[in-house]
This record gives sequence, structure tokens and C-alpha cells, in this order.
Amino acid sequence: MPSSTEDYTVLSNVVVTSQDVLNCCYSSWYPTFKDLTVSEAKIIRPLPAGFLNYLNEDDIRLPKVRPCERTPFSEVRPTSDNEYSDWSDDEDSSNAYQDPSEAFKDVHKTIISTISEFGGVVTPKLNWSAPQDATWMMVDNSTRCRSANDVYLLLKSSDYINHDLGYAFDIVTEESAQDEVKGLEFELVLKKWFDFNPAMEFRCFVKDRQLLAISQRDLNYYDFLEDLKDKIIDKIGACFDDSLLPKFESNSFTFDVYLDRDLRKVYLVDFNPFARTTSSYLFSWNELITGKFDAADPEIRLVTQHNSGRFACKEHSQNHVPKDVVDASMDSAAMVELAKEWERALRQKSDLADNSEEK
Ligand SMILES: Nc1ncnc2c1ncn2[C@@H]1O[C@H](COP(=O)(O)OP(=O)(O)OP(=O)(O)O)[C@@H](O)[C@H]1O
Repeated sequence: MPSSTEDYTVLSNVVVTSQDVLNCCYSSWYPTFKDLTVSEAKIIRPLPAGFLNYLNEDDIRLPKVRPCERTPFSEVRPTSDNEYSDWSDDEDSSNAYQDPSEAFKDVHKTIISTISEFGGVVTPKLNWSAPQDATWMMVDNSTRCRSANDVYLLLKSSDYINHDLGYAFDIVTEESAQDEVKGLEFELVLKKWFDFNPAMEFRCFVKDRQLLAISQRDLNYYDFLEDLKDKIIDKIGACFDDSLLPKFESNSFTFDVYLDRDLRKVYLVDFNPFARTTSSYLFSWNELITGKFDAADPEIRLVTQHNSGRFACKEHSQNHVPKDVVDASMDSAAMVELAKEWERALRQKSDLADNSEEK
């Protein structure tokens, strides 16, 4: 155990300004870099108070799906239509049910028309984050949205979205952050769905305007990547020098890219602040902040056959809830039963611990 404060490792930190956070907001960079992205995006901004209140509500009430709003997909796959979706217009039900989209009619209509304009499938995000932690709510375990209700279900179930709504400027190390929060406009981004090959997604780390490091994003082992290492560095390096650096104003930041399989084109997926809250994948933040990298020769890290087991945990799985807990939450008697079972299990565990201590 450390005996004095000098024995503790002091974690180095980086300066993050509110302007750095704002630069990474989708609507800040998308107009400039639109041609580099994989697919078209619609930005609905500013989001009205009615929609923000709806996102902030704890319960998940979904709008009733009217027949004219059903896409060909949602007709055959009513995944996130709730029990209200197929209501007949009998009096009792219309008295009890209040359609939440009444509070944000224009946003609701724009979402429906954008899904249709983008070929029936979109993926949503707010200013900075996509609801990747809520995919367990979806039938196909993805952020694919084929209806407005898919969009609402994902956004309302996601902690990442909640973070965008309340805590995006927490990483800022300067005092003026409070002013930025006050004037902030929220936005909903709907991106046309694009099928990514996860092996070809990379996160790139830029410190003091120099590209230092590149990490594979999907934490599975792909044997073909090893032979492509040098080419990947060259392609990403050229994209950084020619297209990103001259137009992105932060000194330090991370950017995500996607390369097509024959490495002809580098597509821009996103920007994030150069901050510990951004996932550093195969690097540690301490080495990114303090490490000796050679900007003339950025380092790339891939999952290798040797280290693949280390990353076997599922990404964004920290918010997943066991299915019996979700099922029970819909039914109070089952919730009581679940609580009792939980208590029994805890008691059993503590009895076991006591027994082993006595031995
Ligand atoms: N247009 C798209 N179609 C389908 N999938 C997409 C699309 N854009 C992004 N994705 C997938 O969603 C993932 C997350 O997207 P994005 O980077 O925009 O969200 P994020 O919340 O900012 O993520 P992170 O915090 O990891 O940077 C991407 O890595 C990619 O796999």
C-alpha cells in the first residue's frame, strides 16, 4: 500500500476547452466534411422543449402508429410499436392514452419523412453520441431504425444519450463551460443506414495537431488486417493531412474512419474530444497523453491472435439488463418475487462466505 501521496501515480490530464466539445458536435463538422462521410444525414435542430422533455421522462411511452405512418418494414416488423400501436379507435382506449408525439408534432413528422427519404432505415444520434448502449432493446440488436418509434425507443433507453443531454461539457477543464451549456442547442441526427464491415473501422488520436496513433475499433481478431497495416497508416495519414487537419480547428482530438475493403477510400465517421471519456481502445490514455510517439510514423494497433482473448467482453454492454429483470419490471408481482429471489441469493452468498471464513 502506498505510504504517502508521493507514492501514488498522478494521472496526467489534458486541456479540453468548450470549443473542443462544440467542434465535435455533429452539426459543427458535418457541413464541412459531408463529402467524406459514408452516408447522408438529416440534422433536426434545434430540438423543441417538448421533444427534450419527452427524452428526459423516465417512462417509455411510444406514439401510436397510424396506418399512414407505417413503412413497409414496420408493417411486417412491429418491433417497437407498443401495445397502443394496433389499438382500434374504441372510446375507452382513446380516453386513457395520450400520444406523446403531440408535444413534438413537427419533429415526429420529420423523422417519419426522413426514414422514408433515406430508403427505410436510419441510425440516430444526438449532438455527440449514438445510443449504442441501447441496442439490446432492438430485435436485431443494432441501432437500425425503421420507424419513428424505433428512434424513440433507442434514444430513451440510452445512457449515452442521457449524457449528451446533461453532461457533455463535464470534461471541459476551463471555467467558461457553464456559459456554453446555457446556450446549447440540441439536435437529432438521422443518418442513412450504411452496412459497415467492423474490421475496417479505426479510431485515430491527434495531439497538438499531430496524428500519433491509430487503433482498431472492433475488438475481434481479423487475420487479413496485419498485412494491410502500412497501407492503412498511409491512407489515414493522407486523409488527415489533406482533408481533416486544414479544416478541423481543435489542437487535439480523435477522429473515427472507415476504410473500404480494397482501401481505396477513407470515410469520416465522427470526431471526439481528446479526453479520457473518449474510448482509447487498444491504447491507454496515459500513454496517449505522456507517451513518446513519432508523428512522422504513427503507431497502429490491431487485435492480434495473441491478445484477442483480452478484449472478449462485449462493447457497450455495461447498461444491459437481464431479460428477467426487464420482464419483471412490467409486472409488479413479478418484481416483488424477483426482489425476494435476489435477497435469497445474497443471503446464500453471505452464508457461504461466513462458512469459508470459519474453516
Ligand atoms: N450511417 C451509419 N449506418 C450504420 N451504422 C453506422 C453509421 N454511422 C455510424 N455507424 C456505426 O455506429 C457506430 C457509432 O457511430 P458514431 O461514431 O456516430 O457514434 P458515437 O456515439 O459518437 O460513438 P463513439 O462514442 O464510439 O465515437 C460506428 O462505429 C459505426 O459502426
